[in-house]
Amino acid sequence: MTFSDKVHTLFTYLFHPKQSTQPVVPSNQDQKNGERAESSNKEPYSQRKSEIYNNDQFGALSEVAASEPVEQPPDEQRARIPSLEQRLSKSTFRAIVPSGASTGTNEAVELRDKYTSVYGGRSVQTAISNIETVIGPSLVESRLRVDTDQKKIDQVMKDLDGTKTKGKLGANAILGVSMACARAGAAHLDVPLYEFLRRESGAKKPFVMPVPFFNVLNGGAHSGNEMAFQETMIAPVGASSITEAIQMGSEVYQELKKVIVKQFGLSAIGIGDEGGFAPPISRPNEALDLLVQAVSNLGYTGRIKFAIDPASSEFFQAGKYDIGFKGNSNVKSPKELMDLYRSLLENYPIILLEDPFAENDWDSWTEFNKMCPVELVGDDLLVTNTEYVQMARDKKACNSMLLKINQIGTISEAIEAANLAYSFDWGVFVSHRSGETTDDFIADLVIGLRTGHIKSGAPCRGERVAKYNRLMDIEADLLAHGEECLYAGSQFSMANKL
Ligand SMILES: O=C(O)[C@@H](CO)OP(=O)(O)O
Repeated sequence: MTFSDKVHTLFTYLFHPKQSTQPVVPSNQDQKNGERAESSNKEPYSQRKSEIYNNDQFGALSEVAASEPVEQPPDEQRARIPSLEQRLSKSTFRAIVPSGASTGTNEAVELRDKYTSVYGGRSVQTAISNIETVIGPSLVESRLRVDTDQKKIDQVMKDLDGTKTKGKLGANAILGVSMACARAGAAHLDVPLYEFLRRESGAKKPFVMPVPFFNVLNGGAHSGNEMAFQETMIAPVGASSITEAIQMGSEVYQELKKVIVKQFGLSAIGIGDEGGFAPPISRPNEALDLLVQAVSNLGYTGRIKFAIDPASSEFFQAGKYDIGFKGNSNVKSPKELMDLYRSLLENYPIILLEDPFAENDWDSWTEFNKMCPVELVGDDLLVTNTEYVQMARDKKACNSMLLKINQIGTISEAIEAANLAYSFDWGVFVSHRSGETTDDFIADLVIGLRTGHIKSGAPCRGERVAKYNRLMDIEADLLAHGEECLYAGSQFSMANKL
């Protein structure tokens, strides 16, 4: 299928919503005349059409369409991820929405069709139909502008949905439109996406390039080994630029492969969902020892630090944590788990700890935060939602927010949550999902919001490196335009204040 065929197919989705599983491509004559095939039971569209085209010059939405491509599925369950196209004048703006494996209970709701015969009940035709029959027509009719009305556009979608969790239209449907509108807004203003997001967020200049946290050893719900802790990351804080940081991270990743082969043999270099290796280890200190070895072999000791995301909600049951939940059970009380973290922090150069306790184990969070010497990041705990961010602040539960755009479902709300976190002097750590796509939106987001750190998996697999490549492009772009461009380095937690 050529690109233009695809565009026509997507048009057809818009005008034949009831036939979206078998799209009808308009005839050549229709295309030549700039006309679209119209659904017989959708008369209002044809009446609206001239307004749609007239709106273009003012930055209003002309069309919204959606499709269901397969995007880098880490497993079959997350194989179908909705994308959408939004048309402004003659340009097309696209966004693809990710999905997670270890999700927080309070995340915005992702709509899946549950027809068990199709993609194991994980297809997204309902979300697509919601974009085409509800969101698209309403936004076109609203005459809102993509260059100035991002918040209003997002609010229209929230109102159309009407639920607290976006469970009626689907956060996957709403977020795709929100992201594509931001891209369209940037294009309409003739600025890069990161600059559009900077203006939306109110972040100041100069631009700050983030420290990339590479998840090079996968465990938990993201791999098949017995390691309970989900992510063990390396962070090149001692680099002088994002480009050097990515080079250092990639070199360590390749060196780590050699260290693993030496210790466990060639069969141990399989990777997990986020591109990190998943050797046959089960204890966190085994993972950290592998990293110490790889980093030291390359002479990077001191310049590369470590981070851990145990994703502990995954192994919390009846008030206790089973850190052997994938193999030989090893149950720990919250206090014993705290002692384990303290000993890891004392013995390894760890600078960040994410979700060390479960999303509903608030007391442990608060207790640990009293004496925590590193960035303590809430992911499942906060779900990028101002309500939980405020609650965590009131309980003094953590000092940093993980930012995942699909946890909340619109770009405006993600920005709002980041700004609330900043108002508490917290860090903001931008994150991909385990079921990620090749969309590189979050690379621009981390620059626009000046968050100073990002995690996008290992330097491996297209959907992970897409973000790192985009960051290097942004750095090159800024320097070429004479913009000041700092590297967050060891100041990653407070990059918004640099
Ligand atoms: O726990 C996490 O932080 C993420 C991303 O690494 O995983 P998931 O997308 O599965 O929630």
